[in-house]
Amino acid sequence: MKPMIALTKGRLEKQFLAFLQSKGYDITPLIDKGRKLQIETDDFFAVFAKGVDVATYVEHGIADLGIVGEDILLEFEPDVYDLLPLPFGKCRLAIAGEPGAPRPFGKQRIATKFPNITTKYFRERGKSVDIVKLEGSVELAPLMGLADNIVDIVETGNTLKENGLVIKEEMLSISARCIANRNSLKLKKSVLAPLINSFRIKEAAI
Ligand SMILES: Nc1ncnc2c1ncn2[C@@H]1O[C@H](COP(=O)(O)OP(=O)(O)OP(=O)(O)O)[C@@H](O)[C@H]1O
Ligand SMILES: O=P(O)(O)OC[C@H]1O[C@H](OP(=O)(O)OP(=O)(O)O)[C@H](O)[C@@H]1O
Repeated sequence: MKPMIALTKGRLEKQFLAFLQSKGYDITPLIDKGRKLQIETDDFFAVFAKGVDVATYVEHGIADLGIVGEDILLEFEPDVYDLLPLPFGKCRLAIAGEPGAPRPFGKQRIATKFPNITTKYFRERGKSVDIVKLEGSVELAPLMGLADNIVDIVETGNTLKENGLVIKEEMLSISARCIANRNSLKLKKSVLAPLINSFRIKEAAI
């Protein structure tokens, strides 16, 4: 039985396909998939979903493995095995805002797609903040007066720059991760091992 992998659609999808190709896998069925969400390759079955749903499919054991951004794992804390880092999807989480903006008098208001990461980060530093949850275009929030600062992903820094914002504090570096269902890892080890080991950068094989 081939392994079942849940893949994050969009940005990580393209980078993962390039990674697979570099490892010698035939990715033709994945490239030619059109709007299909379930694909079979010579080596595995793949399903395509949004990042947080990838974690859900893996947590429930529907998918054995998942390819997901570390930000999703930190924000939603799914009950999955975080197997290994992958050499793509590299970016960082940062606090950003308008340069020279005065410190707010009371609690700082932060706009973000990541309320849990943000709350935890500030709490660990003895600070309490008000969170405004957004789903995208987070950089707009300080410009529109919705928040004092933002917590968001920064890759090239172009989005910040083109909107006149600057990094105030680097929080953490993140990358794509390969996650696994806990039972799959125990029960299907021989089926999963070749795939997992081919994804490894330096760590020892399972
Ligand atoms: N600018 C970026 N550069 C590199 N990696 C990024 C960037 N933005 C997001 N990522 C990583 O890629 C993953 C998927 O991001 P992507 O933007 O494709 O999906 P999303 O954040 O769910 O947005 P959407 O709602 O548009 O699908 C994120 O979880 C994160 O780990
Ligand atoms: O540093 P950069 O290379 O400019 O990348 C960072 C941007 O990319 C992501 O947004 P995305 O493109 O996913 O759009 P979104 O606003 O819909 O979240 C992220 O939320 C930043 O806005």
